[in-house]
Amino acid sequence: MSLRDQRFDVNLSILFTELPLLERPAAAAAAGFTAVELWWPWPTTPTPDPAELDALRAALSGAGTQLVGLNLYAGELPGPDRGALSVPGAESDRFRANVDVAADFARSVGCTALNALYGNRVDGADPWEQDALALENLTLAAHAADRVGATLLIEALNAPESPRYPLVTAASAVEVVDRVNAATGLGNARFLMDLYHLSRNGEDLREAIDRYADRTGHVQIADDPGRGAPGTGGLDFTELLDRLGKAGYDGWIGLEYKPDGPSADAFGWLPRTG
Ligand SMILES: O=C(O)C(=O)CO
Repeated sequence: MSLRDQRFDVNLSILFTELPLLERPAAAAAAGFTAVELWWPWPTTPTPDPAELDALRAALSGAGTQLVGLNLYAGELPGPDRGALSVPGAESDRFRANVDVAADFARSVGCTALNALYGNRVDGADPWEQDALALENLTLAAHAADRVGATLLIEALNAPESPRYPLVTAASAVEVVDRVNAATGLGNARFLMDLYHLSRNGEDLREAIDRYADRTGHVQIADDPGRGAPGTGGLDFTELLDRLGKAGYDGWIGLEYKPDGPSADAFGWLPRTG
């Protein structure tokens, strides 16, 4: 499958962040995109005022953009937090409070993928207990996702940038996917294959694609090193995305990279805009 045949969406939590949240969907549309994704837009507020959700809904539909991926509440991203669901106490409570709010919002805008970041290891907490809490919270999230017809995504991050995040290989994230599906019987948990994070971990991307494409519900890309646009680092996206297509993946590919200037100028590498 050539780059021209892929379905790309723009991550509006890393691109177009020079604009206020509500102006980003229109900016993505002006750059030629009809699909966008978001990290949970209110990092300190798992249950925002409904007016804020209404305003985001209106911004998405007013721009003619489809939300194709939404992170559940994950604390402050990209740091210091890396998710909340395995963090005992207030963070886990915030995640739980967010699950139905995010799922209902997703349903209201036709978004069918919810990404659940696992969370950092915490000093003084037993890793086994954190994993048990994570399974409990992911089970809740999988049921909420199922209620709104969505997939629950589980993502591996990279160890150099997320040293306390326990899922830093494709295999470890897929193992959690399997555990959640076994616990719920729903089969709606899927792997979020972020090629930047896997590459940063030194993982063999070709092998990861061949092995896990059929368990993958969403893909995100950035070049490595640097987390910039394709072409700014060393990854061969023509080959990698072709391989993904040949391995059977035909879902969205989220552009989750840092622009090195105005975001509108960060898409020259795409054949359709280049
Ligand atoms: O925080 C990150 O780096 C992510 O990829 C979140 O989805």
